[in-house]
Amino acid sequence: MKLILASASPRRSELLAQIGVRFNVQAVDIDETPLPQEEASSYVLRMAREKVSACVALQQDDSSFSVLGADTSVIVDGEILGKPADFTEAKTMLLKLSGRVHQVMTSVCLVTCHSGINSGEPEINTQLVVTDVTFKSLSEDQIKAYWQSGEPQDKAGSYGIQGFGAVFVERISGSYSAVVGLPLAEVAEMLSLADVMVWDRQG
Ligand SMILES: Cc1cn([C@H]2C[C@H](O)[C@@H](COP(=O)(O)OP(=O)(O)OP(=O)(O)O)O2)c(=O)[nH]c1=O
Repeated sequence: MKLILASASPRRSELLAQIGVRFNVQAVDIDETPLPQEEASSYVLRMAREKVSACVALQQDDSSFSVLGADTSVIVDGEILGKPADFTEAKTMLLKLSGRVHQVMTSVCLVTCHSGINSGEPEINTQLVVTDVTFKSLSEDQIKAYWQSGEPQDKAGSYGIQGFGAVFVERISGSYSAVVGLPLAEVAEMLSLADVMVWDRQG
């Protein structure tokens, strides 16, 4: 089955390639503003679904295909932290995370559209993976230096566990790959069910 990754995130492409999946990338741009009073888990699931729907709508191919999309948000005290707009926002986020546990929620949505006379309705599979991350206490100087490294700018919660941000992380409980952007164990299962080849199912 042909796979399209509906994502502009270089991390998501790298993670998917890591498990031997072949795919094309077609990023979409959607409004990522949470609805008033929207629960974090509902928001994260809605984002993944909307990224996939927008990408499915762009397809003009007659053959069957699957589209994979995901969303990662950092949650602290029920508040959804997305990507920071500027240094002030990043500093506010990182001070909220300093010295405590927060959740990283990553949702994944896979939609498979079949072609031909027996095509039927698209198959939709959605999952949410929640990981607890414990940060050590951060100083304002550290936060400033971290911002200047350029790493926080395009990342939910203003940090990257896979980069310099690793020095802030004392402990994680859950899925490391989900924190980086794609929960690989869950994604591999979803892809196999949709007949997309993953390295451990070949041959
Ligand atoms: C917490 C954390 C997030 N991130 C990244 C993963 C996501 O790319 C980003 C969260 O923003 P998302 O909106 O989930 O993704 P994106 O805008 O980068 O890409 P797209 O919507 O096109 O798929 O933060 C890390 O790389 N490392 C981390 O430790």
